[in-house]
Amino acid sequence: MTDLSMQDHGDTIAVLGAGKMGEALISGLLKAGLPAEKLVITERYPARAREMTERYQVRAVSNLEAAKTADTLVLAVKPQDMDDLLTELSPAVTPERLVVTIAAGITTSAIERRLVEGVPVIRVMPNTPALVGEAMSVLAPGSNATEEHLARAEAIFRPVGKVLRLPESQLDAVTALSGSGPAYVFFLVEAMTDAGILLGLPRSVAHDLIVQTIYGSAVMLRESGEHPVALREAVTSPGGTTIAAIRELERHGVRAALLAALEAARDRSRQLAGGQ
Ligand SMILES: NC(=O)C1=CN([C@@H]2O[C@H](COP(=O)(O)OP(=O)(O)OC[C@H]3O[C@@H](n4cnc5c(N)ncnc54)[C@H](OP(=O)(O)O)[C@@H]3O)[C@@H](O)[C@H]2O)C=CC1
Ligand SMILES: O=C(O)[C@@H]1CCC=N1
Repeated sequence: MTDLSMQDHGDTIAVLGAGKMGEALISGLLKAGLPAEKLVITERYPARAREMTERYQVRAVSNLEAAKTADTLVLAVKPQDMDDLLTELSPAVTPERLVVTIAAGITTSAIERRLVEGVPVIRVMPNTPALVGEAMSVLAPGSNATEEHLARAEAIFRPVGKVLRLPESQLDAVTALSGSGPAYVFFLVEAMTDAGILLGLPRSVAHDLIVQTIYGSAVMLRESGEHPVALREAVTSPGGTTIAAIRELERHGVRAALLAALEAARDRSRQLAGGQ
């Protein structure tokens, strides 16, 4: 995580749509040291705007004011709300602005078509661990975005985790894998906690055991450089407990279920591009 408190903060950033992901980004940026006066937010409902202002001391403005005043506009509304937002923004967004979209499925070309000629657009797929400085954000430039624009977008997402550049053709797959990924991990925690309860452990104990186990395993994966198969084999003693569990996971098709689940998420991302 980059400490932003000692850096030059030329850009002002507007987060348009401060919902779950918008808030994770705002919170992560402030924790990384970005001064609150460099951030503004927009929200559909005044009550949510007030909540954000009270919680983070960031200013809430209208979409039009954000478009006229902020250097970078981060579009963080649901894909289904993007059309209305672009209708509102399009008269005010000039090529001096950088537009960053984090919406699943919405392509840079679809956004470029709705704005005046030449506006740089970058599509980013972050994830909610931005909240704790551990996001995975993948960036893809649109047709007007230069190296300088990519660097500006990376400067927003690097302080809240890792960043990677990929061609836009891979962003629907990225959305399925790392965009939605935290939900699969939380789902696994929920299911394993239930399993602990089935085996007679108190819920809070089961929860703590599995959270630390997932955390430790993630650190091992990141720091050892070992292949996950090698790490799993090291846990799987001959004739032991782990292989008894793995047999059940294979019998219930967990691997196939994950392949199908991620394909479904990728397909849904593609569908959202068509406004469905
Ligand atoms: N949640 C996640 O983990 C991730 C989400 N994304 C993407 O981020 C975007 C937001 O997702 P998420 O945060 O989950 O959704 P949310 O619904 O929580 O957030 C969107 C927010 O935008 C508000 N909004 C809608 N229209 C406007 C508008 N015209 N002007 C200002 N605010 C508006 C919504 O208000 P209201 O509540 O009234 O609808 C809501 O508060 C989506 O496009 C999603 O694909 C990307 C990566 C991860
Ligand atoms: O569920 C969704 O559509 C969004 C995109 C990636 C994560 N959440």
